Parts: sequence; structure tokens; C-alpha cells
Amino acid sequence: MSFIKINSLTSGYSNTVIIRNIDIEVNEGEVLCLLGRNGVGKTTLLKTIMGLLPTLDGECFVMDRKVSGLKPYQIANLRVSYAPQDMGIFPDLSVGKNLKVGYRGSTSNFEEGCEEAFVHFPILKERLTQRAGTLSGGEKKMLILSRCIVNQPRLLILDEITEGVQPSIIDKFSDALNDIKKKGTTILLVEQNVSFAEKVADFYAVMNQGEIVAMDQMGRGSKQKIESYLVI
Ligand SMILES: Nc1ncnc2c1ncn2[C@@H]1O[C@H](COP(=O)(O)OP(=O)(O)OP(=O)(O)O)[C@@H](O)[C@H]1O
Repeated sequence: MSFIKINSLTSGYSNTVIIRNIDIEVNEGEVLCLLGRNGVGKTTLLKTIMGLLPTLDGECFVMDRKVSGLKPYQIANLRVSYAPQDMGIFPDLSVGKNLKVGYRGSTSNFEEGCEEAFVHFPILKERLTQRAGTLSGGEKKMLILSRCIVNQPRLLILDEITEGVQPSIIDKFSDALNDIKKKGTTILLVEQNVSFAEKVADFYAVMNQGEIVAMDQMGRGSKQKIESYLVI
């Protein structure tokens, strides 16, 4: 069964179409990485899947349930966790409160979810009472990923989690994602970092000008193929 299925999805802002005829299928426990140059519509696609932008045409299913037309909170209630590119952390709240605010309850145990996140990002446990706004850029990214992990999602959607992050922390992210994947979570991520994508993804899709122009299994030779689409 496809865990996420997207058929001929078209979306954009007001009357401007940004992405068109997007077809994607990801099975349970698989990881698909979307790559593409700046401004090709990757974030627009993720926001449309999450119900933050209206679907102009086509449809999206998660676990056979049509999610196009649902509100973002209804989609999140299906145990879909989304880490937006602009992070959306609350700078004046502590790290602990940021984790609590993002916790959706009922589907998992908060303390258990936190411990799962702290295995990968122990520094956050030491910083529980620190204001999130005072964290470093890399720590903020750890916090946004941890806020997703706490909910023990069935589908995890990440928008450029490695952006502006130093290599040693990026390695922690790939370890965390591979661990989450082993537990059966399906992952859809947008990335600019092809080496990171190689480490975590089973499949890749390259977008250009609002369309998917290549899609294949990730493997030997994928990096060169992907990079050939990314040259300006
Ligand atoms: N709120 C908005 N209103 C109008 N146009 C927008 C809005 N947000 C983004 N766009 C436009 O939509 C296009 C796609 O943007 P999007 O953020 O989806 O691209 P992206 O591939 O995620 O880029 P990046 O890698 O730089 O984040 C761009 O031309 C952008 O200017």
C-alpha cells in the first residue's frame, strides 16, 4: 500500500500556479528526498501536502485517506509531523515548553518521545530551561526535528533540516533519520545537501520550474545525476 500518494497535484499562491502535475508515491517506511534549485517549488509542494496552501487541482492521500481539503491540524492528527524551513519555534519559550507546545497528545507518550529525541540530541536535555531564541542555529534545527520526533510520527515531512548546519550536526541528523526510518516511519524531505540525501533516502525526485523532472532509486551514481540537474 502506498503510504503517501499524490496525483497530478497543482498548487500555488493566489492566482499564480507554482507547482503542476506532481505525481508521487511513497511506501510505508520509505524515504523520498525532493531536490531542486532555489525557487522551483519544493516548499510549495510540502505546504500543499500539509494543507497550508490550497490544492488547485489533483489530490493527495495519506494512508489511503484523502487529505487535500483538510485543515493542517486534521492532517497533523493523522500523525503527520512537519518541520517547516522557517522552523516556527517560539523564541521566548524554553526548549522544554517548545517541545510541549508541539506535542499533539494521545498518539504517543510525551516523556517517551522526549527521551527518543534526547538519544540523538542530548544537548537539548541540558538546555530544557533555556530560551529557545538563544540556541545556536544548529541547536534550533535539533529542536525543530525533536519536536517532530516527540510525536512519534507515522509520516515525517522535513523542509531543509540541514540548511546552515555544520557537518558534525548533519551527521547526527542522518543517524536520527535512519533510526526513525527503522521504526517504520515514512519520510518526505526537501534537501539541497545531496550527500545528506544520499545517506538517508531510498528514492529521490528532482524538481525544476514546478515540475518533477527526474525520479529514481537512490544508489551508486545518483549523486552525479542529481547534481547534473542542479547546475545553473
Ligand atoms: N507567499 C508567496 N506568494 C507568492 N509567491 C510565493 C510565495 N512564496 C513563495 N512564492 C514563490 O513560489 C516559487 C517557489 O517557491 P518555493 O519556496 O516553493 O521554492 P523552493 O524550491 O522551496 O525554494 P528554496 O530552495 O529557495 O526554499 C518562488 O518563485 C517564490 O518566489
